[in-house]
Amino acid sequence: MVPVIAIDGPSGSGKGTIAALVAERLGWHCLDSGALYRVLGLAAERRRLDLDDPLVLVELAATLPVAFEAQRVLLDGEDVTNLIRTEAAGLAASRVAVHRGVRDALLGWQRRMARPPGLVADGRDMGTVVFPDAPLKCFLDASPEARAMRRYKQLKEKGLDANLPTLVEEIRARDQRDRERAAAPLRVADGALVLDTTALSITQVLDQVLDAARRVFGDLVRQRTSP
Ligand SMILES: Nc1ncnc2c1ncn2[C@@H]1O[C@H](COP(=O)(O)OP(=O)(O)OP(=O)(O)O)[C@@H](O)[C@H]1O
Ligand SMILES: Nc1ccn([C@H]2C[C@H](O)[C@@H](COP(=O)(O)O)O2)c(=O)n1
Repeated sequence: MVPVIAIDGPSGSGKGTIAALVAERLGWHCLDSGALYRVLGLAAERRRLDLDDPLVLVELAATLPVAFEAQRVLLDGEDVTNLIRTEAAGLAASRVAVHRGVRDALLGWQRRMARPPGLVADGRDMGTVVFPDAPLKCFLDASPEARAMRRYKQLKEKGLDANLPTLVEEIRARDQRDRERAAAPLRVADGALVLDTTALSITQVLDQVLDAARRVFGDLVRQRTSP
C-alpha cells in the first residue's frame, strides 16, 4: 500500500504550501486537488457551460484534458498555472465542486496519484473521501482574517490589485459553500491532527506535520525528516 498523507483545510490555511514542503522533504509525490477543480471551472467557463448544471459538467470532468508537469498545470496543452490562481477561478472551482457526479468523475484521477514512494495530497476531502485510509491526516485552519491577509500579501507580491475587506468576504463565502455542500463537505476527518495556523509560521506548521509523520511512519520517513 502506498503511504499517503492527507492535508485538508479551508482556503488560505496553508495546506498547499505545507503539502509541497512535506512532499519535497520526503521525496514523495504531491497532489494539489484544488488545482483540478480550478482547471475544471476554467474549462467550463471557457466553454460557456452552466456551472450549476451537473450533467454537462460531469461529461467535461470525465474527459478533462488536464496534466500536471513539473510545477505547471496544463489544460489542453496550454499552461494555465497562473490563470487558475485568481479568486474568480477559486469561486468557479467551488461552484463546480458541489456536484456529486463531478466529484465522482475526478475520484479515480486523484487516487491514481498515489504512487510509490508516497503521496502528500491537499484539498477539502482528502482525508474523508479520496484517501480515507491515509495513515496520517492533517486539518489546517486559521481565522478568515488571517487567511485573507495571507492572500492579500500574495496578490500584492504579484503586483496585483487586492482589497482586504473584499477578500475576507470572498473567503467567508467560499468557506460556507465548501462546508455546507451535501457532497464531500469540508470537515475534519476522524483522527486528523488539527492545527490552527493563525499564529504559527510556515516553519512551525511544517515541523508539527513532520513530527506527526515520524510518529506515524517511523523509519520510512525518519532519515529524510530528522530535524
Ligand atoms: N502559517 C502561515 N503563516 C503565514 N503565511 C502563510 C502560512 N501558511 C501559508 N501562508 C501563506 O499564505 C498563502 C496561502 O497559502 P496556501 O496557498 O498554501 O493556502 P491554501 O490553503 O493551499 O489555499 P487555497 O486552498 O486557496 O489554495 C501563501 O502565500 C503562503 O505562503
Ligand atoms: N479536494 C477538493 C479541492 C478543492 N475543492 C474545491 C473547493 C475549493 O473552494 C476550490 C478551490 O480549491 P483550492 O485550490 O482553494 O484548494 O475547489 C474541493 O471541493 N475539493
